[in-house]
Amino acid sequence: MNQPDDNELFNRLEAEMTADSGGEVVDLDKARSARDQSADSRPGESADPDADRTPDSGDDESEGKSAVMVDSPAPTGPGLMDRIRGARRREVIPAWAKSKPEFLNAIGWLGGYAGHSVAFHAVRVPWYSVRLAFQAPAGAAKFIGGTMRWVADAEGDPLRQVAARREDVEQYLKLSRQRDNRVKLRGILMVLGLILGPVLALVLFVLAPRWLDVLALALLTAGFGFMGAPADKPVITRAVVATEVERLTSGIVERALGALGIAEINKALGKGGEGIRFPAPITRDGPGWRADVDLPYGVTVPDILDRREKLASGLRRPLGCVWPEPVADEHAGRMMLWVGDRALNKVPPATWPLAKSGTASLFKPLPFGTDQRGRNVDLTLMYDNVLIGAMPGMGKTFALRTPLLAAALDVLTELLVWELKGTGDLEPLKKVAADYGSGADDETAAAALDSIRYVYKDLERRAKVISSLPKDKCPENKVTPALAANRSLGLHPLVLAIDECQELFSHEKFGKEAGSLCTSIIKRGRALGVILLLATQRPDKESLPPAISANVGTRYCLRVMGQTENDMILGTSTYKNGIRATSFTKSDRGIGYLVGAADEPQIVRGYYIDNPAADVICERARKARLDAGTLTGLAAGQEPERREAADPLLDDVLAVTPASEAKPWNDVTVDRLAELRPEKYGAWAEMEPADKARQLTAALKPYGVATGQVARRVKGKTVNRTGFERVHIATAITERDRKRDAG
Ligand SMILES: Nc1ncnc2c1ncn2[C@@H]1O[C@H](COP(=O)(O)OP(=O)(O)OP(=O)(O)O)[C@@H](O)[C@H]1O
Repeated sequence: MNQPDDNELFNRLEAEMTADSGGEVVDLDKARSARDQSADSRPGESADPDADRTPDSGDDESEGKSAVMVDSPAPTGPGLMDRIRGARRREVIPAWAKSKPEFLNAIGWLGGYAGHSVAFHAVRVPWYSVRLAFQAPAGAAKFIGGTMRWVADAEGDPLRQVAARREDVEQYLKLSRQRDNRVKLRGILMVLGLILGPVLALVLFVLAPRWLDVLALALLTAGFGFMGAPADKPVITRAVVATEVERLTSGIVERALGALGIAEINKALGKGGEGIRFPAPITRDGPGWRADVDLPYGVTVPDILDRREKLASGLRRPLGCVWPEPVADEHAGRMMLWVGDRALNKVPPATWPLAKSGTASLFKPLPFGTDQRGRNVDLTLMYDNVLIGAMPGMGKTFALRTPLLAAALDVLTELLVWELKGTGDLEPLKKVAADYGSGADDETAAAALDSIRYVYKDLERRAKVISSLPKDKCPENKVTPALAANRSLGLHPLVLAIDECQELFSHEKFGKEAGSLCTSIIKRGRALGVILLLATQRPDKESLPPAISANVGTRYCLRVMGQTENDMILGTSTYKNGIRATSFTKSDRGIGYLVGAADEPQIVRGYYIDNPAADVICERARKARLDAGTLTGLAAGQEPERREAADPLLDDVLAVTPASEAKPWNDVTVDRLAELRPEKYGAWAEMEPADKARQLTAALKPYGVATGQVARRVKGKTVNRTGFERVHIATAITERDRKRDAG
């Protein structure tokens, strides 16, 4: 009998011989190796089921070429052992049980659930008692009726009647005999019960302590009470009402996929199609269901992501419950579909594990948020930089605040915090930061730039310290926890955070310098203990230098509108690969894709820590720093040194003086300045004209700009007032910038 493999071998030999022009002896080895080469050179064909064409097909013959077999006769692919070795091992202990916060969270939830149920029923005990007492007579009647029916063997009555109707004498007699026996036995038992019951009750009443009598009576009443309850009105109601969520089945997934309007899926689901494959069973995974799906040939996960809303409709679940994801290291059609019981944005946010107590170390993972399953997601800040981006109002500042608070709880960390929106969203960190500024004005931008320059300069010092250390102390030429803790070295973690960094990078005056310094800091700072945290709502080339976005290790992207923003924040081609922060909706605040914190991108909901909560945490961090003696800079009451560039006076004077006015008067200039920046120069404008002139003279003096009498003709008369030369201002600015660039 021919096996299929034998047939194939035979066919192949025949094909090879037919292809040979002169019917010569075929060198099988050569033919085989030629065939193998052909197969190798056309790998795509091996996957094609049609490649199994018979070798003697007319086409090949007509072309005079030998048919090339691309599938080997024996089953190919890894053997049993290889498959076993390559198999993915599932975790022995589930992830939630290994993570302390998650475990405590689960225990806490269980305790809370039990406590709520006990309290719920305890409050209702009097009502339950009243109901049971009222229902007890009905229950007792039910009990007596039931007992009588049992004694009389009422349940066998219908059978006996059927036998009688069918005139089946034998069956009828058999059943009657059985009934007589039963009634006799049960009657004896009832009589015994009627005698012993009252005697026992009497004995209990006379001899037992009172509490036992009461307990027995209560149990009897409760028992009869429960029996007497109508079937549709149970005595004890439920303490919690579970939300009913439909179980996810392969049928439901297929139904949803079939509703997407993708031709290949419809073909696969149609008559004669290969169907949708599920490489693993659909299982519960956290508070939801997980389905691993092999999409039909040619369909990729991004195709499904484009239609997430339709998929949610097909699954009959809210959009926030439906999370299709690509699976790293698998083919492009392998999808992990997670369907939550509740929409992610409706689940109450988890408490930050460090909110109430605890300290942090930037060398260790720090809690950043939770994934769809409610599991903690960590960020390790050391040796990394973080970029956060989103549309306005989606949770950037909240996301930036969390790692900053963690850094505040590491007493060794020096914090430099800049919030360039000017709303004070990061104000609590002022208590612990060595430098801090909040504002949308040029002054704050200049101060932030100063801070960047300080960090850049410190990089050089740190690099020198590291290179001077003996190899055994610093084997990898980077800051270690031990080196960071050695205060004399000054290698402690240094965190520079800039919220709304687009304001600085797109600043016409400071932008270029800020961009190039931050690029250097990002490239060189990692090993030297310097960490840059940037948050932006405008991730375009002008607002975020491409060199920065290309070199950041950890990226968190909340909702954005398009592919460009998505890829600017998360990295090139992430959108194409199905990592799409565009799929978040307006109500998905605080939810984003986190890339770089783990091997695979994760959907993370950031912890919700508002300003009052942050204030309490920073108070704790400040106390810890005071105890450790590490409170420095602004937080310790030392005003950070700012360079002249921080004061915009010269630039402002130049801005308000028209180029046509070579020698403006002081008092006129003060009025113009007040119009430009009322918050800064408003008070000057309220002075008398002479005082205004004196004020500006004094303010310009440190810059080497002298003032003097400037004569002008006003209404035919010559008027002399204090003024200055515009060209002197321009010269002073050039000189200042030259000095600053020289360092
Ligand atoms: N993790 C979170 N969970 C729930 N809600 C959040 C979360 N993060 C932020 N939000 C909500 O989103 C709102 C906006 O957050 P945030 O101020 O951080 O946004 P933003 O992107 O910085 O805005 P803007 O661009 O205007 O500065 C917050 O007021 C808060 O209610």
